[in-house]
Amino acid sequence: MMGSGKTTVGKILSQVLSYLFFDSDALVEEEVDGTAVADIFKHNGEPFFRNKETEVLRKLSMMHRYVISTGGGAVVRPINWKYMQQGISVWLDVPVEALAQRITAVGTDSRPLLHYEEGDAYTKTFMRLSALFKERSEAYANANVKVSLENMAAKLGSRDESDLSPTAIAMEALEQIKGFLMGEDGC
Ligand SMILES: Nc1ncnc2c1ncn2[C@@H]1O[C@H](COP(=O)(O)OP(=O)(O)OP(=O)(O)O)[C@@H](O)[C@H]1O
Ligand SMILES: O=C(O)C1=C[C@@H](O)[C@@H](O)[C@H](O)C1
Repeated sequence: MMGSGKTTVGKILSQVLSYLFFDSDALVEEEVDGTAVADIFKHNGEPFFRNKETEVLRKLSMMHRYVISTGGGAVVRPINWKYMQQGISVWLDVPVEALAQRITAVGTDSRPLLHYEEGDAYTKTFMRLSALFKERSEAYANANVKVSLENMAAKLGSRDESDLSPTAIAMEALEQIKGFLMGEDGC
C-alpha cells in the first residue's frame, strides 16, 4: 500500500544485501520523460500508467540482485504477479490508521488516488485507503512473505507500530525471506 515504507525499508534491505535498489514508480516516470506519477494519472489516465508499470515490472523481472519497491497498486493486475514472482515478494502490512497518519503528515499531492474524498485530510485519506485496502487485501496476500507491523509490535509487547524503526522492519523482512527460502529448499 502507498506509504507502507516500501522505499524506506527497501533501501535499507538493499544496503544490507549489497543489492541495487529501484523504485518502479520512478522508472515509470523516467519512461514518460520524467513526468511525475500524479501528472501521468492526470494527463494520460490510470490505464496508461498501469500499462507502463507492467512494462517496467517485466523488464525488472529479468534482473538479479535488486530490491524493488513496486507501486502500491501493482498487485491488482495478475500479469504483474507473473513478473513479481520471478523474485521474492514482500508485503509490508501496515495498519491503515498508520498509513493515513504518515501520508497526511507529508501530504497527498503526489498520490493521485487520494484526491477525491470530502472532509479533513486524515479522515479522507483514511477512508480512501480503507477502501483500497479492502479491494486489494486478497491480492497483497499473494506475496511470498508478509511483514505485519501489528504482529511485530505485539511481539515487543506494544500496540504502537510507530515504535518500529525502518531498520527493525527490514531485519524482520530479511528473517522472513530466509525462512521462505529454507521452506522452498525443503530444509
Ligand atoms: N517504520 C516507519 N515508521 C514511521 N514512518 C515511516 C516508516 N517507514 C516509512 N515511514 C515514513 O512514511 C512515509 C512513506 O514511506 P515510503 O515513501 O518509504 O513509503 P512507500 O511505501 O514507498 O510509499 P509510496 O508507495 O506511496 O511511494 C515517509 O514519510 C517515510 O519517512
Ligand atoms: O496504490 C496505488 O495504486 C498507487 C501507488 C503509488 O505507488 C503509485 O504507483 C500510484 O500513485 C498508484
